Amino acid sequence: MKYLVHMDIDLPTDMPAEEAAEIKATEKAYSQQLQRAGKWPEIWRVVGEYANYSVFDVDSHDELHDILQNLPLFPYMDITVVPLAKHPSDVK
Ligand SMILES: O=C(O)CC1=CCC(=O)O1
Repeated sequence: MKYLVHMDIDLPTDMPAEEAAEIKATEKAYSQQLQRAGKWPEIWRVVGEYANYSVFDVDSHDELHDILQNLPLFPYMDITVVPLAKHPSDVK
């Protein structure tokens, strides 16, 4: 099951720089582990924003929910999820 996910990140302005750097590094490692496992096949930066569009390929709504809830940046994100179905014109 594929999902298009928009993550909009808003870190508190008073968060110490070291704490922010540590959360971002943990987020990167978590994301790259899921990318290598094939669960997170696409991640794109939104130009000019601290936001991304990602594609997830998971087995269930619950699996996606668990992945998103465990993002280190989850407490600082607004997340929008769009479930994707195969387009009838897709030639693949
Ligand atoms: O910087 C972002 O868009 C947030 C994020 C999600 C996975 C990752 O590595 O960073």
